[in-house]
Formats: sequence, C-alpha cells, structure tokens
Amino acid sequence: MAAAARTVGSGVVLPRPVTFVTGNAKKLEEVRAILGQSIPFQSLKLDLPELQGEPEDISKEKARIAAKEVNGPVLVEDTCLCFNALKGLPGPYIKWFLQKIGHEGLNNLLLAYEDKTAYAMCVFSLAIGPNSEPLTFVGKTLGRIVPARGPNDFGWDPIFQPHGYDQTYAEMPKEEKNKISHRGKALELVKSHFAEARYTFQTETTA
Ligand SMILES: O=P(O)(O)OP(=O)(O)OP(=O)(O)OC[C@H]1O[C@@H](n2cnc3c(O)ncnc32)[C@H](O)[C@@H]1O
Ligand SMILES: [Mg+2]
Repeated sequence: MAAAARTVGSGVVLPRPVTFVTGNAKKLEEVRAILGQSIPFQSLKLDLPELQGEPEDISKEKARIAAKEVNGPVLVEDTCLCFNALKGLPGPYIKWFLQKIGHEGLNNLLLAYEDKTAYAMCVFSLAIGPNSEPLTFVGKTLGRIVPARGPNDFGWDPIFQPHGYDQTYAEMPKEEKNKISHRGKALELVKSHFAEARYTFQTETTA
C-alpha cells in the first residue's frame, strides 16, 4: 500500500515517523545526538548511490530514492567539503578523494595555493512520501584545511579547523562540534521546519 502523507486540519499526518537513511554510522551518531527527542525518527542503514551534480540536487535525489525504498517519509543528507582555492571541489566527491588520497593527499591538493580556506556543508532532504518533492535544509561551517590532528574516527574531521577555533573538528569534544558544525546548523533548520509544519503521525488506531 502506498504510504501517502495526508493533510488534516492545520497539520500534515505522516503514515509513520521519519526514517533517517544513511550508510554512515558516524553521521547517525551525530544526528541522534543533535536531534535528541526533538523529532521522532527511526534509522535505516542503506548505502544510497553516490550521485553526481550540484549538492542540493544530489541530496534531493537521494531522498527520492530513499523514499521509494522505505515507502514512507525519509530524511537523508549529503555532505560536501569544499576548498575555496579549488572553486568548491572536492565538494560532493570528498568521499572518494578521502578514500583514495587520505588526509595528507587532501592537504597536498592545496600545496600550490596560499588559500587553505574551506567550508563543510551538509544538505538534508526531507521527503514526506515516495511521490513528494523533497525539501532541503543547508548548513555550512567555514574553516581551513590543516595537517591532520586529533582522533581519526570520522572522515575528514582531523583536517578541518573551523574559523575561530584552534582545534580541528576531530580534537573538539563531540558536543562542541555538534553545536557549530555544518550538520548541527542544517538540523536546526530541520527542527524549525518540524515545529512549523506540526506533523503528526498516524497510529494503528487511526489507520
Ligand atoms: O550513506 P550516506 O549518508 O551517503 O553516507 P556517506 O558516508 O556515503 O556520506 P556522503 O555520501 O555524504 O559523503 C561524505 C563523505 O564525508 C565524510 N563526512 C561526512 N560528514 C562528516 C563530518 O561531519 N566530519 C568528517 N567527515 C564527514 C563521510 O565519511 C564521507 O566520506
Ligand atoms: Mg554517500
């Protein structure tokens, strides 16, 4: 049966809580910590295709694919790390760059440039059903690329030092990163959207 969202009174009734779809356990950990109890959600570990294009389009397409898989409301995100000297690259392709050339290689990409500034960007997309146009929420944090410092347990955290801080993301306590991070900022917008949209969830008895 198709899981469609309905409008009742002033609010939208979702067939079930939103599913956050990601193949990345560390993202999920941060999303859980940042959202807390503010938005009821479940998670599904699924490796969605690595798409090409502009960050918002990639994120929206991920949401469309995920909503079809789940047949219900989904939240997904795509993360970019953009080097200003390289006009925003690696951007959405950071996953492959990191896998192939690592932290040192990423620093080396900027050797020829004085400008080491970069920004981390997260684009969340919410699709309230398999046939709904996804909404996007963007969070950006400015910083610069530095030789790796700190624990190596999440992606490029050791080489990203946010502006105004003398620690890399990896060196910061998790709560501190979540307060200022690209993901934290985007999720603040997601939270505001949920507060405004006043979604309610269909229960067994109202089905
Ligand atoms: O299943 P999805 O959600 O797509 O998870 P993914 O790991 O494939 O993630 P992306 O496609 O968004 O690629 C982003 C890359 O950046 C890494 N990354 C994402 N958020 C990060 C963060 O906050 N700090 C450091 N690295 C991060 C992540 O591990 C990937 O290598
Ligand atoms: Mg991915």
